Amino acid sequence: MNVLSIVSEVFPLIKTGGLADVAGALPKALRPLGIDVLTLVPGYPQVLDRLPDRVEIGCLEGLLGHRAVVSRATTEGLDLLALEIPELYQRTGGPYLDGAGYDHPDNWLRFAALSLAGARIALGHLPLGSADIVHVHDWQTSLVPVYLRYRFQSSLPVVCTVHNLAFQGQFSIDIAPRLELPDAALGMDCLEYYGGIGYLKGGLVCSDIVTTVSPTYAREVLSTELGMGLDGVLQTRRAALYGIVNGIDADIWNPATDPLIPRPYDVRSLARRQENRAAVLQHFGLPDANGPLFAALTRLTWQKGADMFAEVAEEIVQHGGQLVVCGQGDAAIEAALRDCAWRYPDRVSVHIGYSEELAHLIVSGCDVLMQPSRFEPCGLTQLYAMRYGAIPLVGRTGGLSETIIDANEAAMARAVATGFQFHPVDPHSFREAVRRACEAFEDREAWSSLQRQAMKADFSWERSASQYAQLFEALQTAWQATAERA
Ligand SMILES: Nc1ncnc2c1ncn2[C@@H]1O[C@H](COP(=O)(O)OP(=O)(O)O[C@H]2O[C@H](CO)[C@@H](O)[C@H](O)[C@H]2O)[C@@H](O)[C@H]1O
Repeated sequence: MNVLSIVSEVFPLIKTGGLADVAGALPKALRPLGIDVLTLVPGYPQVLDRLPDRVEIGCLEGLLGHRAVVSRATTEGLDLLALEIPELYQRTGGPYLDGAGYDHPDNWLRFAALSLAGARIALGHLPLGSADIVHVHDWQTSLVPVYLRYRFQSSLPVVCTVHNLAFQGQFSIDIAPRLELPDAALGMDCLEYYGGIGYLKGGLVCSDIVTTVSPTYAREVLSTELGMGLDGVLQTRRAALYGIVNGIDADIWNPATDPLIPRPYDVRSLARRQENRAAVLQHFGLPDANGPLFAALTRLTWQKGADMFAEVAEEIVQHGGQLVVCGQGDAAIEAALRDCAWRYPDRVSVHIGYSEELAHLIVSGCDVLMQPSRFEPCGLTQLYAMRYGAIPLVGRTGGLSETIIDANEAAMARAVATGFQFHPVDPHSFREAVRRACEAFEDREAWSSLQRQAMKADFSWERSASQYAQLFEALQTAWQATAERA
C-alpha cells in the first residue's frame, strides 16, 4: 500500500516540536507492515540543505499563482518529496515564524499551496502513480481533503491526525476567494469558522478518519474544556474519531547507543548515568548540590505549564534540589526563568533556545523531567525521559495520564510505577508533586527501581503503527469496494 504523508515538518530535516518526530518515525515503523510512505514537505532552506542529492521529478503549475518544482530524495530511512517554491518557503526564520518570532504573514498561502500540491500529487499529477491513502497532519495540511473533495471531486481516502487542537489555522474571510475553491467549500459545512476560514475545521469535516495522538485526548477533545471550540465539529465526527498513542523512535532515543551523550548506558549499567548527570551540571554551570536534579525541556508556553516553573523552583531549592531548563517561547516566561536563575545561581540555570544535542544530554543525566502540561495530546518528552531513566513528573492530562504510572504507595510496592502525576494542574499540586519526588529520591534503592521500571516501559512504534496500518487497510478496502460498485 502507498501512503502519501503531507506534513509541515519532519525529523531529521526540520523540527519545531513533536509533530516532526512523529512524521519522521511513523513511516519507518509502517514499512515492515507492507506500507510505503512517501512524505511531502515544503522545500525550506533547512530541508534542501539536507537533501543535496535530490532528483527533480516534475513541476506543478497553477498552485494558487505559484509554480513548484518537486524533487525526491531518500535519507535516514525516509522517502521524501520536497516542494520547492522559493518565494514561499526559502526564507529566514522557521517553518511558521519569521526571524523576529512573528507568523509569516502569508502562512495561509504557504500551507494552502502545500495542501493543493499534496492533493494533486496524491491524484497522480506527477509521474509517481496515485496514492492509496493520504495522511495529513494538523492545520497546515488540512486543506488537502478539502481540495480533493471540492476541487477534484475525489473520494481518495484521507486520514487527518490532530497533534494539537490548539493550533487551528484560522484566517480572515478575505482569503476565501484566493483559495480557488468553490463556494460550497467556503460555507458553514466546511471551512467557514466563526466568520473566518478555519483550515483544521475543513480537515476534520472532509477527512474519512480523524485521529488524535492518544485515546485519552481523543475523548478530551469532545469536551467544551479541551475541544478548543471544535468540540461540536468533532462530536459530529465521533464515529470516525480514533486515538492512537505516539511511539518513540527507539533507534534515535536509545541511551545505549546515543552518540549525543557522553556516557552510554542501559538498564543494567545505570550507575554510568552519573557521568551524564555531571555533564549536565557542567553544561549549565552548576555545582553538584547532591539533591535531585530536576529538568524541563519544552516550549515555554501556558499549554506546557512553563509559567509555573519559576514558582516551583523555590520548592525544588528548599528540598535541596536543582533545576535546569532548556526551552524557548513566551517572553514573560523566559524573563521569569532568567530572574529565577539570577536569584538561585547555584541551583537554577536556564538555556533559552532550542538544542537537539542538549535535549539528549538532559534526559540522559537529569533525575526528574517535569512536564506540567495543562493539556497534552500525547507528549513525547516524558517517553524519551523514561527510556533514559529520568523520572517524569507530569500533569494528569491527555497522553501524560496514560503513559505514566503514578508512584503512589501501591504502585511502588508492586514495582510498576514509572513517574509522578499530579492533578489538578496548578502550582499547589505541582509543588506537592515536587515534594513527593524529593522525598522519594532520598530512598536511593527505591529510586533505582523506579528508574528501571520506567526504562522497561515499551513505547516503541510497533503497536501504534499497527493501529494506523489497520485504519489504512480498512479505508482502502472500503474505498475499493465503493469504486467497484460505481
Ligand atoms: N528547547 C528544546 N530543545 C530541544 N528539543 C526540544 C526543546 N523543546 C522541545 N523539544 C523537543 O520537541 C519535542 C516536543 O514534543 P511533544 O510531543 O512533547 O510536544 P509538542 O507540543 O511539540 O507536540 C504536539 O505533537 C506531538 C506529536 O503528536 C504530541 O506528542 C504533543 O502532545 C503535541 O502537543 C520533543 O522531541 C522535545 O524533546
